[in-house]
Amino acid sequence: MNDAIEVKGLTISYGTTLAVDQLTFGVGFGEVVGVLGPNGAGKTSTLETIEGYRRPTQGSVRVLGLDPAAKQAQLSREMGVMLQEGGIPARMTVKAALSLYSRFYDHPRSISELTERLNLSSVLSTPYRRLSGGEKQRLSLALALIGAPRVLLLDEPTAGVDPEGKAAIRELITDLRAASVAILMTGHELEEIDRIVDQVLIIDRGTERAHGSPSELRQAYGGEGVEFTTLSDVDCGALGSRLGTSVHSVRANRYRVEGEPTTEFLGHLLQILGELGIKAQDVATVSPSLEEIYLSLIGSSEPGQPAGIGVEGASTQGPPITPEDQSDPTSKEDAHG
Ligand SMILES: Nc1ncnc2c1ncn2[C@@H]1O[C@H](COP(=O)(O)OP(=O)(O)OP(=O)(O)O)[C@@H](O)[C@H]1O
Repeated sequence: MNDAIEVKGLTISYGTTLAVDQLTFGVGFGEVVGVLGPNGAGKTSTLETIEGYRRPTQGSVRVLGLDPAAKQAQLSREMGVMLQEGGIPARMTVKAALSLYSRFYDHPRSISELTERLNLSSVLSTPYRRLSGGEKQRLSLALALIGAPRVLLLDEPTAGVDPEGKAAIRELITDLRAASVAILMTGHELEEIDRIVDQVLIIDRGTERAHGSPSELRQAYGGEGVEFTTLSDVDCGALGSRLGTSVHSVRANRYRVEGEPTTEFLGHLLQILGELGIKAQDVATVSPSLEEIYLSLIGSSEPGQPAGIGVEGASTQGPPITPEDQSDPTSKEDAHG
């Protein structure tokens, strides 16, 4: 079967502003895909098009094989959408909101099971406006899940949630993936996203900058390697040419050899070091985090430019990741149902 979500050559313009430029990606059943990018990158525009709120200027979007703009009502029964703010009336209690949303569906999930899983059982009678930020997030996720959707769109699901809540959400997403739900999410908490997603799509100014599994990105954008310390200086050029890769100094007497740190790679390195009479200590493999890859890509000036990555350089490049601007959620409040 085709992907649950298929985006092909998606282009979205607002007048002369090109918000999304030729994006192509898919989300399979039982797959979690994270769309990452700085403010204004085009994430919301992409999500809203998948939700059916906006038509592509060019290209196509299909959800469960259907055009979401034309079949929004039909798809809303199969697609759960978690927005940053749920658009829930301030005085409505958690239980009332869940009961109301569950009536939209023929086979809703059990409210008690969902609230138990998302640590909401103790606030069932609490009005929405009295909930903490993390509780609002977890309620919003519960509302997205109440209809047992096959496709789930999550806009920053773990933002503002405490570590316990994050663990509960992560566990739930793992179970949903095992139950073949297709999940598309955005977010800025890259460590969390690294732990959850199968595929990452990094966009900037509407353009794809990287696409692949976190481990593919680690390989594609370099940054993996082995570091070691020596008692004396090492000729990086000479060692690099023996190894067929680049070697550079990380700090005094600490060196970094680029390459995927496999057992063979490590064995070869130790053999060459021995042949050169270099005594290596504190040998350690290094791997960039998703955050370092992201900052390396987004930090480079022009879209489409190849971006190198080194652990030290990557962590100092690029703008800080800031929370997304909150778009007006009230215009999309019926997205849950
Ligand atoms: N309705 C609109 N009219 C004109 N320009 C728009 C409109 N909506 C979005 N844009 C512009 O399109 C670009 C992409 O915006 P979008 O909201 O999709 O980005 P985003 O990645 O979701 O950003 P953020 O992280 O800040 O929410 C931005 O330059 C934005 O100013």
